Amino acid sequence: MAEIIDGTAVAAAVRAEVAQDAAAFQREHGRRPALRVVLVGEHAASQSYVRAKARAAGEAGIDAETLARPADLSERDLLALIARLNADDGVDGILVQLPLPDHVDEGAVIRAVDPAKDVDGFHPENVGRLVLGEPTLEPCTPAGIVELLRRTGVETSGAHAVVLGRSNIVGKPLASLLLRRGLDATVTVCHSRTRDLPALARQADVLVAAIGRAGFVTADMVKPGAAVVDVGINRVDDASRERGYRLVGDVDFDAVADVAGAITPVPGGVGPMTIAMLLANTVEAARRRAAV
Ligand SMILES: Nc1nc2c(c(=O)[nH]1)N[C@@H](CN(C=O)c1ccc(C(=O)N[C@@H](CCC(=O)O)C(=O)O)cc1)CN2
Repeated sequence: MAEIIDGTAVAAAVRAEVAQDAAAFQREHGRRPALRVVLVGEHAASQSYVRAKARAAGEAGIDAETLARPADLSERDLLALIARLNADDGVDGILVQLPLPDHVDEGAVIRAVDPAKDVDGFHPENVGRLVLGEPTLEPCTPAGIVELLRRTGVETSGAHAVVLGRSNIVGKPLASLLLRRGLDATVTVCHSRTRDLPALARQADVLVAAIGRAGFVTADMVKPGAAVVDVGINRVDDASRERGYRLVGDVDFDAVADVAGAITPVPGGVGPMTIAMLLANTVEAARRRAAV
């Protein structure tokens, strides 16, 4: 049976460290690091993630405010809001919750955020730095996965890491992080057109599933002893639950746990790390801005 990697516990440790850093920042600069979260529309999951982010930020001593706008907010007005936050010297971090409504060009919004305040690490300038191996604000989910592996002693150096999914939020930046000096993995990124994906997955010492399909990774796709990281958050109807659904990952957890050496659960794995790394990025952005 695999070791279950407790993302909630690791995230709590990261959040406690961030709270200390935020308190030190306040002592040194006479103000708290400030985060502004922009939420457009009423996407239920996004509302819940944004609430969790604001609560966690407040608990860490970060001045957090959510700016909720209606789903019919025009792209022009959203860009104007971002311009206002960019110009506000008291704001250190800006996050626009994704997905955005269809009428808004996500790329234009991401490019509009000042790279120095881009605590999501999605701006092309920050992505470029990440690929080059330069210090930057790193996207929260990939950074959280790397932190989870590091703090639970999963060896990446020389390991074959297979990432399932090539999204801009997870797959691509995670591949860049795992390739970095210090992590030194050999990385394969698989996607919907990959030939014989199960055969590649079976070669993985570290297998990361980020494709958004419930139970996609089955036990026969996992090398015995591998570390399996499940990024998927899929809602499955479940009348026995109060909210009418339960969350499952991209990995068939029970079967894969019999084969893997270590595995992250859903919920309680990567998700809490995403929020913890957002807090860390906010304090980091505040420090960098105060230093220039
Ligand atoms: N601007 C951004 N938008 C989105 C991001 C992002 O990093 N930046 N990532 C995802 C969603 N996400 C953060 O926003 C996120 C997803 C899940 C969790 C989480 O803690 N999940 C819990 C379960 C929560 C529940 O019960 O519903 C878990 O896995 O234990 C946090 C953040 C898309 N959008």
